[in-house]
Amino acid sequence: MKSIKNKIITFSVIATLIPSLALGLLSFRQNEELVSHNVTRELRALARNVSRELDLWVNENDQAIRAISVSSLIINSLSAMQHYTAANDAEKTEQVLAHFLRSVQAKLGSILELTVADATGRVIASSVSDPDIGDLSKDWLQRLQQDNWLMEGVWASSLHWNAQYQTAIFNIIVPILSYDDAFIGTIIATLNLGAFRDSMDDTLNPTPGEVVLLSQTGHVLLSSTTDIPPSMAIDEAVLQKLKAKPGELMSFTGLTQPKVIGLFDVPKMLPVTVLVERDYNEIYAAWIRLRNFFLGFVSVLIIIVAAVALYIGRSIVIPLESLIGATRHIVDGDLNVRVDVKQSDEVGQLANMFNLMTDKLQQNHEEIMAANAAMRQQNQMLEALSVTDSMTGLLNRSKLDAVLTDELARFGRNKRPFSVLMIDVDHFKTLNDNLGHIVGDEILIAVAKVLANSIRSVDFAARYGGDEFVVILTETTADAAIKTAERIRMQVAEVGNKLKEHKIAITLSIGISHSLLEDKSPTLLLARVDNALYEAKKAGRNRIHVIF
Ligand SMILES: Nc1nc2c(ncn2[C@@H]2O[C@H](COP(=O)(O)OP(=O)(O)OP(=O)(O)O)[C@@H](O)[C@H]2O)c(=O)[nH]1
Repeated sequence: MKSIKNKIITFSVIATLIPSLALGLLSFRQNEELVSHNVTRELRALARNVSRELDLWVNENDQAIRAISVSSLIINSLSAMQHYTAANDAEKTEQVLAHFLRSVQAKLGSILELTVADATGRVIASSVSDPDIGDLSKDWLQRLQQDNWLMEGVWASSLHWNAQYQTAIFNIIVPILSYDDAFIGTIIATLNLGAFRDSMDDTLNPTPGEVVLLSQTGHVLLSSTTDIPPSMAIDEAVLQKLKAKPGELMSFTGLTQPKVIGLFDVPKMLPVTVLVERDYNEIYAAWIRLRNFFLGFVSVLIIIVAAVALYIGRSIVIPLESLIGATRHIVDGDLNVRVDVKQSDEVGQLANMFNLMTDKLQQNHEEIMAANAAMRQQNQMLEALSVTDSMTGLLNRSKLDAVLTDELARFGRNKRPFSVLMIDVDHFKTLNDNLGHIVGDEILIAVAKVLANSIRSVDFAARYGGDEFVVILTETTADAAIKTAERIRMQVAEVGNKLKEHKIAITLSIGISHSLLEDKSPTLLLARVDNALYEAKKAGRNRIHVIF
C-alpha cells in the first residue's frame, strides 16, 4: 500500500465505485419501488375484481334460486303436502316435485343439487337421490329468522370440498312462502364453486398472475391454474400475515412457486379469501436483468479505471524507481548513470534535470580527479626530489640519515647487523681538471648507476656529497659486504674503459664497517666508515678497508 501506484489505483477504484454504486442503488431502489407500486395496484385491482365477480356470481345464482322458489309448482306442492293424509298422494307429489327440480337443475350449470324441504327442515324432494344439504341443524329455522334472513340477503353455507363432485360446493338456502306469505319451506341449492372459474379466468385475462380461492383454513378451493391440487393449503404463518393486512403486497412462498408476491381480498357473499399472486422472478426479471447489466457495467468500468490508473501509476512510478536506482548508484560513487526518459511530463522533466545534474557532477568529478592525479604526481615528484640527488638519482644526504636512523632502530630490535660502504672516486679533482666538469659529472652518474645495479632491492645507495657515495647493505655482515664492495670496485674500473673516447682509469676507494650496538646515531657509524675510507686512501687508493 506504500507504493504511489497502489494509492492511485485504490483512489481511482474508490472514486469510481462509490458514485457508481450510490447512483445505481438509488436508481434500483426507485425502480423497485415503481415495480412494487405497479404490481400492488395491479394485484389489488385483480383481487377486488375477483371478489366483486364472486359476489355477483353468488347473487345471480341466488336470484335464480329465488325465481325457482316462487314457482307455483313448488308452492302448491308444499301447501298440498300439509293437508295430505294418504301416503300415495304425498309420494306422487314428491315425485312430481323431484322431476321438476331435476329439470330445473339440469338447466342451471352452476347448480349441482336442488332440494326442497318443508318448514321443519324435512327433505320433501331433491334433484338427486342423496342430497347434501350441509350443516343444517334442527334449530336452523330459528337462526335464519334471527338473521332476518327471511326478509333479505343470501344465506350461503357449508362451503367445503366435495370428493364426489371433485369441486368445492356450498349451499344457498332460499325460503319458500305460500301465496299468503306464510313460511312453508326452503329450497336448498348446492352450488358448484368450480363454475365460477370461467368468470375468474375472464377477470384474470389478460392480467398476468394467479388467483386462488382459499377456505378459512387456507385450503385451496378453486384456482385459476389447474396446477394447484385442492388438497393443498397455504402456510399457516403466511395465511395469518396476509389476513392481517388484506390488500397489502408481500412476498412469501407460493403454492407452486418458491417465491411469489401477492395479497388477499375478502368477498362479502362467501366465507372465502381471494389470494392473488405473481412469480417474484417474473415481475423482477427486467429489474434483475438491469441490475446484472449494471453490475457487469460497473465491473468493466472498474477494470478499465484500474487499468488506466495502473498505467498512470506505472508512468510515474517506473521513472521514479529509475531515479531512485540511479541515485543509489550515485550514493555508491558511480556517476556514470543515466535515467532513460521517454515522457515529457513533470516526471520526465525531473528525470531530464537529474541527467543534467549527473552530467555536471561527472564533469566536476572528472576535473577533480584530474586535478587530484596531477597533484598526486606533483607530490610524488616533490617527494622524490626531496629524497633524491638530482644528478645521480640516488638518495640524497638527508634521506641517507633517515634511512640509517631507521636501520639502526631495526638492528636494535632484531640484532641482525647491517653494513655501510663509503665510496670515494680516487683523484677525482684531477679527472675534473683534466677532462672537465661535464665528463666529471658523467663519471659520477656512471658510478651511481653501477652502485644502483649492484645492490638488492632491500639495500640503499646514496650520494654522500661531491664524489662520495654511501651504500647500506641490510642484514649483511662486514665480511659479506666486502664481496659487494669488490664487485662494485671492479665494475667501476670497467666503466672508465667504456667512457666514450677518454679511456681513463677510474678507481674507487671503499671503507666498510657494520652496525654495532653502541651506535646510537648514524654519526658514530658514519665516522667509523669514514675512517675505514681514510685508511683505504692512505694505503694507496683503489682498495677496500674494513673496520669491524
Ligand atoms: N664534475 C664535478 N666535480 C665535482 C662535483 N662535486 C665536487 N666536485 C669536485 O670533486 C673534487 C673532489 O676532490 P677531492 O675528493 O677533495 O680530492 P681528489 O681529487 O678526489 O683526491 P682524493 O679524494 O684524495 O683521491 C673537487 O675538485 C670538487 O670540485 C660535481 O658535482 N661535479
